[in-house]
Amino acid sequence: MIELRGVGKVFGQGDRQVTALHDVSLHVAPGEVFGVLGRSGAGKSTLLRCANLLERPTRGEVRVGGQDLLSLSPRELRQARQGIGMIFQHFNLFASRTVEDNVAYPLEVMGLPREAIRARVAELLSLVGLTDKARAYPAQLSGGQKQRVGIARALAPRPRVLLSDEATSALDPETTRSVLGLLKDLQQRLGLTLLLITHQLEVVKALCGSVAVLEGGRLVEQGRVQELLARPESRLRALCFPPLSAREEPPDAGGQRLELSLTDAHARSPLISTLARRFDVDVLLLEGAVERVGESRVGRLLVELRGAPGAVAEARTFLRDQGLTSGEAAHG
Ligand SMILES: Nc1ncnc2c1ncn2[C@@H]1O[C@H](COP(=O)(O)OP(=O)(O)OP(=O)(O)O)[C@@H](O)[C@H]1O
Repeated sequence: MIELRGVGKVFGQGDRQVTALHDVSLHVAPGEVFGVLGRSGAGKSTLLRCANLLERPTRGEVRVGGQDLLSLSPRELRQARQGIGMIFQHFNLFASRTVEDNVAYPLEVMGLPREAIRARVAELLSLVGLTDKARAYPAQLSGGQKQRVGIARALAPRPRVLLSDEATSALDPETTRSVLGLLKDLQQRLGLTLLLITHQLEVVKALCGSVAVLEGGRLVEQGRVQELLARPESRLRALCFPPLSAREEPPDAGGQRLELSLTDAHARSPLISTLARRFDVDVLLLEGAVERVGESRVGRLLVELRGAPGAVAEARTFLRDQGLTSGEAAHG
């Protein structure tokens, strides 16, 4: 649905040149939620703006819905953009227009009749839960409500693709969760293809099926979120699970420390009680976390096994056979 091939972007000229993107290629399948994760300055906004040609790449190809955007005339491009909605970190609402007039704006530009606009706006405001705010002005709304208006406006022309430029970065954690929930719901209900950029891992965990990690204008990793999290050496996993500080501390006498990597299947099984019952070992949870990613859970835990040496050895073998450890003790 969205395909970037060998996209490069250089800003400025001569010795003032900044290369914001180097040879970026990615493919977002229809109906997929694809996140681009990166720090400030990594080139995320530039990449997103290249996907609808708000920024023209210096090189490479941009295809959306099979159309080569770079080959379109200005008029054709305007038409193609109606199929590509966009939402912004700072909402970009018209302060002097009411909520309903903000949502109506793209439909007015398209030249729809007034009655059709009125009906569509009512439908959109109901979709984002803002029917009672139709006559309010942006200044009278909370950040979350403003973003809901931004989402309704982006969806007004019935786009098949939605681009999200740090849509929740200006919101508090609770509002972020509610806006992410709305986006997920709309994406599923409308079958949208969603390309989003973010510096928030939480957004990737809550929404994305696939992710690319952007560093210094280069995609250094991309793939299915679940698969990357299952790979011990992936950047995504390192971002999700920072280093364990207790790893280097010596264990109790006779104890053995192990780092466990939990997949969804592990997280759903009664792991600790199985160890205790079957091998007669005690299990201390020292550090780590189990995180929810989409509908699944993944985790990394540092545990210490205590008990008779034979029992601890058997428990370790069991954990290794279950794919929970690489077989290597963190310590002990
Ligand atoms: N219009 C421009 N002119 C010159 N340089 C630019 C322009 N836009 C972006 N850049 C540069 O390109 C690089 C990538 O910027 P970009 O805004 O895409 O990063 P980002 O990952 O979105 O960062 P942030 O999250 O801080 O917005 C930066 O070095 C930035 O200074």
